[in-house]
Amino acid sequence: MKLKIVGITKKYHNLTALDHIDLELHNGIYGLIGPNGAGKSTLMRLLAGELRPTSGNIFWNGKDIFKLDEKYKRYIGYLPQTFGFYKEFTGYEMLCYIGLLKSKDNIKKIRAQAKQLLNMLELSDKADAMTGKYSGGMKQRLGIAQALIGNPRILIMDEPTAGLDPMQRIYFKNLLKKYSSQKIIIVSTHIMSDVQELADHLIFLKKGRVVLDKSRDAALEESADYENLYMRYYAENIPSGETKHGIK
Ligand SMILES: Nc1ncnc2c1ncn2[C@@H]1O[C@H](COP(=O)(O)OP(=O)(O)OP(=O)(O)O)[C@@H](O)[C@H]1O
Repeated sequence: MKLKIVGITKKYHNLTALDHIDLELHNGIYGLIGPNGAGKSTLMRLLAGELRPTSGNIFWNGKDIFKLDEKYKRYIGYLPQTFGFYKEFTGYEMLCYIGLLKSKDNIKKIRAQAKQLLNMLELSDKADAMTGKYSGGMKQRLGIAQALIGNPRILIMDEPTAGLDPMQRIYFKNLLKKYSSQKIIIVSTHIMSDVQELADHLIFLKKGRVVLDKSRDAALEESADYENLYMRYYAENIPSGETKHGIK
């Protein structure tokens, strides 16, 4: 399984959000790092097939994703940065609904998977509560569940740990690790500790360009630790007076 990004540029009017991006992604967990405005969400929306590039191509196993269109979207589990659920749906109903839209499985299988995911994300006791009454963290966990339903080959998660408490973060990281040998997983964040120990591969974006694209081990050979590595590429983004220990 291979996702290949060739010469992707995305412009919003005069602003170049992504500038000639080339990447090749295989099974495993990719940490997509960059400060605010680096282009992470834009790249993720392109990979999810939600946005069209200004130029360049994305190939899934050799096929242009924009020609595959709906067929490609079935392979995708996408957690956007912001999303809304139907407020009157329960968590369980919402998951079943998204599962039906995304997968070819029959309703019985989708129901079983929805229950399993609610359980995995510790939402079983809220399964029958309306999503409009969910807390921010609960919504985020339901968002993770909807990305996982249908067993997608590619998981694209935009700041997935936002709103999770420390225990849930650990739990979530372990969950992703479980899937990492079978899926291409891309996780964006500007918090280095989120990708520490999680990502097999690091991609650093800076002003719409890839400035680092290496396995975690190769990247760490460049620097003493993750904070140092971040400093090397983004020092000018750190407000003056802040110590390296101030970096999250
Ligand atoms: N729909 C849009 N219209 C115009 N400009 C946009 C749009 N979406 C993003 N941008 C701009 O493109 C650039 C990249 O934005 P993007 O959201 O991809 O960055 P990001 O790395 O995800 O940032 P953050 O960490 O803040 O989420 C920014 O300058 C942003 O203002």
